Amino acid sequence: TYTNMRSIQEHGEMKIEQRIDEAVAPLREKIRDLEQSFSQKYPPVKFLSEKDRKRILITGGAGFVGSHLTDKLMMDGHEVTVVDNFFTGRKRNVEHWIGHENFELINHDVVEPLYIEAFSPPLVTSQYGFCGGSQLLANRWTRSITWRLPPLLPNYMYNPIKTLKTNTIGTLNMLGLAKRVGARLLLASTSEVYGGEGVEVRVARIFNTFGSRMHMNDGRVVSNFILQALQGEPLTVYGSGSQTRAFQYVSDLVNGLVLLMNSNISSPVNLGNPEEHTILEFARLIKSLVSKASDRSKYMSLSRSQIQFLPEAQDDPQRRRPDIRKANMMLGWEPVVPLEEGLNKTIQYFSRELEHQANNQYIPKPKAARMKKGRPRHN
Ligand SMILES: O=C(O)[C@H]1O[C@H](OP(=O)(O)OP(=O)(O)OC[C@H]2O[C@@H](n3ccc(=O)[nH]c3=O)[C@H](O)[C@@H]2O)[C@H](O)[C@@H](O)[C@@H]1O
Repeated sequence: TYTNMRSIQEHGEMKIEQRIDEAVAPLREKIRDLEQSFSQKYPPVKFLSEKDRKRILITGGAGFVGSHLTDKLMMDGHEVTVVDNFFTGRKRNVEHWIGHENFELINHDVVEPLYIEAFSPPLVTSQYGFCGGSQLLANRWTRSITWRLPPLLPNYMYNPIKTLKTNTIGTLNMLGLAKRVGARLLLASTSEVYGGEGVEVRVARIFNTFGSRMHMNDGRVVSNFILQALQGEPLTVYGSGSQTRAFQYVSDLVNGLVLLMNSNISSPVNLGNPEEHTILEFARLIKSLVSKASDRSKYMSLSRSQIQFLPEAQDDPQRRRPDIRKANMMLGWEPVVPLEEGLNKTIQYFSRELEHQANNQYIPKPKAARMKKGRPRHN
């Protein structure tokens, strides 16, 4: 009987153990799954030294092309921040990077400003041991920012106004961010811009140009200085006059335009004269050319003009000089009219124009810095 009781008891214990095992098995499986998901393997990422590692922002980075770009840049070893409003982008497209130390995902609509530099320092500090805040961050941001156009056809037709806003305000916001952090911006445009009308287009980027038939009231520097010098008025230099420009004579431009029109280049081509001078140099040169011309002319009086320094014009580019290698290589074009020759022709033109004026006088009114403010600039 004792042996019988023992065997009944052991049997019972075995049964209980079996039940426990049965109950625990699914839990063990769950734990295994969880462990696996924690030790998730990311796609292989190259190691880049701090010097070579770029910090890259990709708007629309959870979309079709953007997510592939994200993959490439992550695998190349860069730090990638994806910004997406998930209108058409999907988390699924980038989920394999979530949690990776080089990866950030931000749910944000670029139509709203993105002050990413403001909240980034702690983020950078905690992950990479950086300190020093925005200064250091700005240095680390120098590299690139990518910006993608919005979605596929049915999506952008679905809400055209939103599409317009994303392209305009969104681009503006990204330009602002790039400017603030000193980054390079890549605008991913689209072949759609060429349209479907089969129109042959040529695009000339015209740099500062002067010559006869300029309006007296043009307000640009060459016409202003010539008219002022011809009438013994002070030459109005905005700012210190150390800003530079490169001026082409109008006949050179026209030759370039004709060559471009006859070419098959449909991308933009710079047309300008790369000979660069400071505005002060222009002022002195024009003054001396007008003096020489007046020696030879019975109409002109010797230029007694002084140089008058006025406040700097708002947003005045400090330097501008065209790179005309493309026009040179593809059109065989380069400017041929020397600056002095072009200026002399223009001086002749304006002095004759003055004779036609009611009182033989036209004094250009210098634009005060305040008046230049808000003037649309497209360069
Ligand atoms: O002709 C052009 O291609 C360009 O002319 C102007 O551009 P900007 O380079 O400012 O031309 P100007 O107004 O002639 O000024 C040239 C420089 O001379 C200075 N300036 C102008 C006039 C003046 O009386 N005094 C003077 O010092 C300006 O501040 C500027 O630094 C327009 O703003 C551009 O949009 C246009 O593309």
